[in-house]
Amino acid sequence: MKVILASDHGGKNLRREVSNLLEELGIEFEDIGCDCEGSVDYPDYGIPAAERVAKGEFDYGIVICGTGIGMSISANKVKGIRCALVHDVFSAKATRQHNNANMLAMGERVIGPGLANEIVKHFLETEFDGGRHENRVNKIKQFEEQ
Ligand SMILES: O=C(CO)[C@H](O)[C@H](O)[C@H](O)COP(=O)(O)O
Repeated sequence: MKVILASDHGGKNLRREVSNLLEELGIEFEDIGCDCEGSVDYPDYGIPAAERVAKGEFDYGIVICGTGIGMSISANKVKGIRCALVHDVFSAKATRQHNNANMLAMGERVIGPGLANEIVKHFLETEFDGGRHENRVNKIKQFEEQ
């Protein structure tokens, strides 16, 4: 499994925590920043991360900003991306099982590192259920093709 990790300035502390977790779990990942002291713009990190997931370079993307909202909006503009904004473990599992989400967005100003790490673990270890959910995801894909 390969994961791409990105944040803006509002998410860089939580990104470091998630990066430590991925290392502990032995998961291959690339951290594309930000390497920032000051303020940056979340689309400059969220969109490139999403494009690389959409191209198939990575299985999953994890993007973090202050709320997770800016990153999730940005990532979901990229064709083929289903980025879920998640702040609880139930949704982390459900978005993999039901939506086959390929990106996870979280907000450092919303949750702490303990919960964020649980969310990441459940997101990465949960499989897509397929079946009726596949029909629904296919409708999203068909819409993207129009
Ligand atoms: O996009 C966001 C809000 O949905 C992120 O939380 C950003 O990190 C946030 O807007 C950054 O805010 P700041 O006041 O520039 O630090």
